[in-house]
Amino acid sequence: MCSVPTVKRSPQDFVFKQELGRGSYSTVFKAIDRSDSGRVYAIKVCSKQHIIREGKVKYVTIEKNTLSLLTRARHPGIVKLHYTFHDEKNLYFVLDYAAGGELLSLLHRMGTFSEIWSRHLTCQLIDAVEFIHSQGVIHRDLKPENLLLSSDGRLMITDFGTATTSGGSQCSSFVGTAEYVCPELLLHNQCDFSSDVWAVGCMIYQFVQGKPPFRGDNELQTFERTVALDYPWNHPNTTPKNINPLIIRLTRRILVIDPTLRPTLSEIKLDKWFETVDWYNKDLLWRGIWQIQQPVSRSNRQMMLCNRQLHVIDTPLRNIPITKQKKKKPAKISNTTSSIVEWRKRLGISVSEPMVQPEITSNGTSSPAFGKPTPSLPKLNIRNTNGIANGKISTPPSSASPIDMPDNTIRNEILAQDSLVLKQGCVNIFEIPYRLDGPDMSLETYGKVDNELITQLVLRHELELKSRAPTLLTLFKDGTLSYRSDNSSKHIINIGDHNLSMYDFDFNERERTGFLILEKYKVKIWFISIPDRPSSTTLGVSKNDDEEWVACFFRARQLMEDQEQLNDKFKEISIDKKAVQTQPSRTTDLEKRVKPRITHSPRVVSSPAFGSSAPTQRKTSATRSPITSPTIGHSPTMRKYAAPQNMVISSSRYEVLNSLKANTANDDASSGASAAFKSLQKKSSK
Ligand SMILES: Nc1ncnc2c1ncn2[C@@H]1O[C@H](COP(=O)(O)OP(=O)(O)OP(=O)(O)O)[C@@H](O)[C@H]1O
Repeated sequence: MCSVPTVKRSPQDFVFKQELGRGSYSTVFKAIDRSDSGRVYAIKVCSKQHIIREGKVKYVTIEKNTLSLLTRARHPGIVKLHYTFHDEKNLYFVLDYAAGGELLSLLHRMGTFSEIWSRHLTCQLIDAVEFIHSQGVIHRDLKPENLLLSSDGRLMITDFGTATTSGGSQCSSFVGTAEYVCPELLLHNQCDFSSDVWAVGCMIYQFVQGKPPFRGDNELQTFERTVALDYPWNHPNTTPKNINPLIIRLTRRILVIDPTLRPTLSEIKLDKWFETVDWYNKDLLWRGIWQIQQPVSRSNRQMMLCNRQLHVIDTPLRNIPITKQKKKKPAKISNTTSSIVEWRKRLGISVSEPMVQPEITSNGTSSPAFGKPTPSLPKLNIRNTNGIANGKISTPPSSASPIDMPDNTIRNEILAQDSLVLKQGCVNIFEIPYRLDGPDMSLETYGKVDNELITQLVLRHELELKSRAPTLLTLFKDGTLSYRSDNSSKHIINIGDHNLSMYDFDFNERERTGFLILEKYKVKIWFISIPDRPSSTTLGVSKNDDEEWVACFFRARQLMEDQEQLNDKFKEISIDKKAVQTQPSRTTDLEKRVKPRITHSPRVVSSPAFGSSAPTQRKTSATRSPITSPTIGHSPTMRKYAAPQNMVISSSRYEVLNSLKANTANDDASSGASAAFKSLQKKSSK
């Protein structure tokens, strides 16, 4: 096997950004090369100790060798291994960064792919697998989790840890994932190139149906179903009417027990479903899915936009805890259960714990909400049907659903809440056009995020930005982000806007370093940084000062998504009013998350960020940004929002950097990764 270049690199050559994911023997981080004009990579970090302890040396070695081999031949559908290096503790694989995340996440979000996307992705899959096979390699663990997407939605195969070059061999051990494992492996312990073809068949099914064909309650049952070819399309009565019969026919051709009867990839390419595909036109074939038009429902469109454009901290959407679709078990509906109880069950709201309105205090006394008997309607903020971006509340037409709409009082309260300030703080802010020569809005570039350009812009404007006078940045609960300019409030963007991208250039609010960059439609960029020194400016109050901006953005986003989800549920399910009214009131966990505690009193807010130890009285409406009366207190529930697990980007990054710093005193990267692999192999064989 050939080897990838052994470059004298060390972890310090990279800025480690957020964790992209974890495998059984590695953690993958996004990383920016300090020396190579900020090129972005995914670095797979494997702890040597862990690899040895868990007996994974073999897999790491296979992965490195296979990737080296495939990288040399270059193919757009394979994650490229640029080089490897190591230090005392870890091995590092420097890989292409797949900014679009896992295909499986996208599938989960969208439910199913349209036929157009399914075919396009299948074509890329076939082309890439054919290439892998042409190099004598069988992947053996093809599944949607191992298909990543580039920023423009091009498929990239990864995870070669179980690959083999010994075609037609006996498999000494079980490899693969239960739902995609081929029958010949289960029955005869055999696998060859056609085993990957089986997995391709499973994935075609999954693209259009949303789940793999063979799935049991446990692995054993999955295996039983696999060897019995027991999947819905193989039952005459369960063949769906809404799926193109060509797809069903092709899948049936592929999913056969005898591998010798299974079509080869070149035979599959001739199938009628691919009649219109020009397999030789690689440019067309390797267009990202974002460039492929497809008829989509409104909700799918939202998902597409999210995945394409919301690069928070320059990462794919899957890293952002919004509308993460958890698989819900079908709820058991008891006859005696009222629809509201059922609805709550579906939302994961405790049914034994009745709900109350969040407490509204006025003059320090607790009162029933809005001065009238509390209806037990779940406290929802109803988002208007046009989306959250404009921040207005509209009443759905009364004929739209059988739902009892909140009454005026509640609606007013909702409106009031939308102007709540989530965070205010003193920042330097600088707005520039994305491209100085005008925006590039062609369809081709629309879906791409130009990391290099953004890096250049940061470097070019760094001094300019730092020399700007601090200004007050305000984030409202409806997601509106605005700052003060010439005594007026200037709207930047709505955090819930699906066209928003967010980049973090080592933004560290506590240390007052780095940049946070917001970008929309590639037209404008807003650079945000924290002033070098705490300012004594009297710009205004600082709210939620202990919450970092990034976390607050995410919290805002999460709030809106929660509301959106609740609203969707609200629309879906008819509420039994009687049942609602008989429910006594108490706040549930979910409500607390959606609706933080509200106080009406004009609050005194301390502003340590401005160097003032004394509490500062809130300014009058003439001088402060447009805040209406209620403000959000620092309730413990808000902390939950402050750091959703996969958003704690800085802390994980700094942990890594610190641990790397601590461990690299005796760094010996110079001897190269190959030597490290060898010595590891020796150690593990002892
Ligand atoms: N090149 C990449 N770009 C972006 N994300 C990646 C990249 N490589 C891996 N990831 C993310 O990191 C996760 C872990 O990847 P890794 O290759 O370590 O493990 P795995 O293949 O998922 O699992 P296992 O080690 O058990 O086979 C992946 O699931 C993926 O989400």
